[in-house]
Amino acid sequence: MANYQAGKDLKRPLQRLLQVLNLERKEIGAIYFYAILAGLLQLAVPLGVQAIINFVLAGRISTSIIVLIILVVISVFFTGLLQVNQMKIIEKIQQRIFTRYSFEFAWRIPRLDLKKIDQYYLPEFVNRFFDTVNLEKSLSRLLLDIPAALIQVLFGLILLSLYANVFIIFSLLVILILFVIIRVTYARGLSTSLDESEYKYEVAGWLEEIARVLKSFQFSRGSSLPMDKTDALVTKYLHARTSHFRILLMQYWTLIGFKILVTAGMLIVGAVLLVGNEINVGQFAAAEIVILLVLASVEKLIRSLDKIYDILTSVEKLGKVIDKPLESEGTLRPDSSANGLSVTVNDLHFSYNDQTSILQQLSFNVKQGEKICIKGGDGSGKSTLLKLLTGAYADFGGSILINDIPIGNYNPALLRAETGILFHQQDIFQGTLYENISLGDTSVTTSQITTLATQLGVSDFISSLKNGFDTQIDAAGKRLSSAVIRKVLLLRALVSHPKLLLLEEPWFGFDADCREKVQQYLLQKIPGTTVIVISNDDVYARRCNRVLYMQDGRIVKEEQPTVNR
Ligand SMILES: Nc1ncnc2c1ncn2[C@@H]1O[C@H](COP(=O)(O)OP(=O)(O)OP(=O)(O)O)[C@@H](O)[C@H]1O
Repeated sequence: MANYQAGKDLKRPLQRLLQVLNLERKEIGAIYFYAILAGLLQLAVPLGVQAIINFVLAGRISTSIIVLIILVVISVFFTGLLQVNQMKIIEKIQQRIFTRYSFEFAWRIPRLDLKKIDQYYLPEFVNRFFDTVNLEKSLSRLLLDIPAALIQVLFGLILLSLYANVFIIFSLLVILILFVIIRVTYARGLSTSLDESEYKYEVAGWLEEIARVLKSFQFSRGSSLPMDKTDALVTKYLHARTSHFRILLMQYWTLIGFKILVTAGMLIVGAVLLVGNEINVGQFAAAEIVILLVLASVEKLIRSLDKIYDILTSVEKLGKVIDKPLESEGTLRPDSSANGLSVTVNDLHFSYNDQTSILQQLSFNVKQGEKICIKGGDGSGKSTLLKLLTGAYADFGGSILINDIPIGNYNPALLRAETGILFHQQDIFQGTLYENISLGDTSVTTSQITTLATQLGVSDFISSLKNGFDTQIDAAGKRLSSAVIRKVLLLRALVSHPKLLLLEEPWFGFDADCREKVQQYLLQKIPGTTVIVISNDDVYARRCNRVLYMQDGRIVKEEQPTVNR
């Protein structure tokens, strides 16, 4: 479990926040400009009151008072108008934050370096996106309250200092106390806020996990595990939250003490100055109003600390996803003139976690248009090898060449556009059947898909769907049979006629007729395409150009069956 006590961890959220604010610097500048104007206008109230009192005391009740009252009221109106303008800017900033993070996530997730994110369950990890909403809300409070409060404190203190020198000491005291409160509580407040958020995501992640494996728990007849684990996680969350709340309480108590001290101090000072005739009654009343304004602003600043913790926590959580490294990208495009792509693997080594070696000393060569079958027992490394051929993992030893060029030199998007990939772990997503097959490639037509589906013997399921290609498929294909899901995945892999096919038992779960058609398609209908299939199906293996046998991450045997397709 993360513990954010370390100093360097606490600096990072601040840097992230500054980056976010930097993107909005123009708007924030405008907010401060409005806040300064509003701050000045707000001083019109105490100054107006002072003037009115002086007029009254001098027995000069005249039209000047009416003019003054009108001026004060107008200033209140303009202050409101400025605040509305601030709100408009903040709304724009909020919309931009949501949009920016949405696109940032959507752009980054498909490009993540698979090896670096191997230990995360991504759907849970992406929950951190919800922190955009926290960020928006807290930032708006912060941008509205903090500039207004800071400017009010500043102008208020300047005005007070003009009344009497003793108020200068008061001003410095206010600034010092504010600084001390923030300095003393910041680190602890932020670290407890980060801990609280971490446990919140753990609880959410666990609830999602219960929902994901709903059937397992439902069929286990009264397993107490969902409740027990929830209890443990919620307890941790509550502890973290209580620690954070303690910091907030401490800040509020300090504030209350501070307010009592200042109120008493100022009344006494004001009264002494009044009695000593150093200020008049009007000035005394105005000074007290300013003091109240300053106190209200100081209170706002202290209360905003909570929001600052929320913001810093949000940017840190969002940053956790955004920081994840992306795949390294080359620039080359695979040769589009050739029908198939050749694959050369030399002395390939690979491990997922730098401890256990999964693939070792692998060397083989696949010519353009060759049909290869990879056989081997459970855990022998077949899928890992295929994943490496897709370019999904970059840090391997040895070399992988596609058309005699190192795989890392290709642009992954362009390479994968020429590669048809089908793994057992792939999934279908919420969208139409057409979207699930074409993956957004609009050059893929429905008649192309239908022709291919007929060739593969899998067209029945398309015609059985009431809305055909427009049928909405649920997330993870919830209401579809596993065979239909695999048919969709197979069509997706083959429909753009890629030059290299990397397939994990593509007929898995199909009936004998379909299986035969798929095998015939791969072996006979696309002669130029290079096809590498993981399968322990002997019938298929015998019909391939070559069979590679894997064991413990090595190729232990290579066979060239007598071709009988
Ligand atoms: N993401 C991963 N992180 C760590 N180890 C992994 C990961 N994926 C696979 N392995 C390990 O790598 C080894 C090879 O797995 P791989 O899936 O490549 O074998 P396989 O021959 O395809 O097996 P199967 O036919 O059972 O899928 C196994 O020991 C497996 O536990």
